[in-house]
Amino acid sequence: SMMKKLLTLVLITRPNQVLLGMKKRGFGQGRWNGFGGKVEKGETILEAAKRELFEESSLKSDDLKEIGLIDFEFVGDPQILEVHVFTTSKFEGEPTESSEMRPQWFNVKDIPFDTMWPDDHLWFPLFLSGTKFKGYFLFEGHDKILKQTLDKVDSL
Ligand SMILES: Nc1nc(NC2CC2)cc(N2CCOCC2)n1
Repeated sequence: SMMKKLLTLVLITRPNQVLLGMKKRGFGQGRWNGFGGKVEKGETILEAAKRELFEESSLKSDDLKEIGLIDFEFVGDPQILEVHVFTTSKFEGEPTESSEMRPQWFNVKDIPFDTMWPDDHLWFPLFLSGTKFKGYFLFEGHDKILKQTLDKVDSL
């Protein structure tokens, strides 16, 4: 039986650059990623995205826009991860290392895909082109994509 776990992912941009964090522990440890995590009981997905952004990077934004929706499935695991992807270029604060993340700005032409989740190089071009997208990835373990779908959409 399929159970869905709601997660968030926030990509902060400034001209020609994206802010990523090196995950220091837990799920995705050792990989660069946007900021995000679980949606807790009693909060909206947007509130969770803002909270996780602040907890992990010290940045605040009231301008997060949802641009993507990605379902992740893992062979042998009934839990589907439903990741809501947000972005903004309007934020306050200085990126600051947290217990979870070490932030760093990357030029969009030098995104470190080799040390990111394997799905990222597939949907980042859609995110960077400003189109909304829906995706599905079937993983075997944490490194191999067995099946995928990725579509531009008008609305999420
Ligand atoms: N970029 C990215 N790729 C993912 N791939 C799936 C694990 C195979 C998950 C993920 N996040 C899940 C955890 O919460 C933050 C976003 N973020």
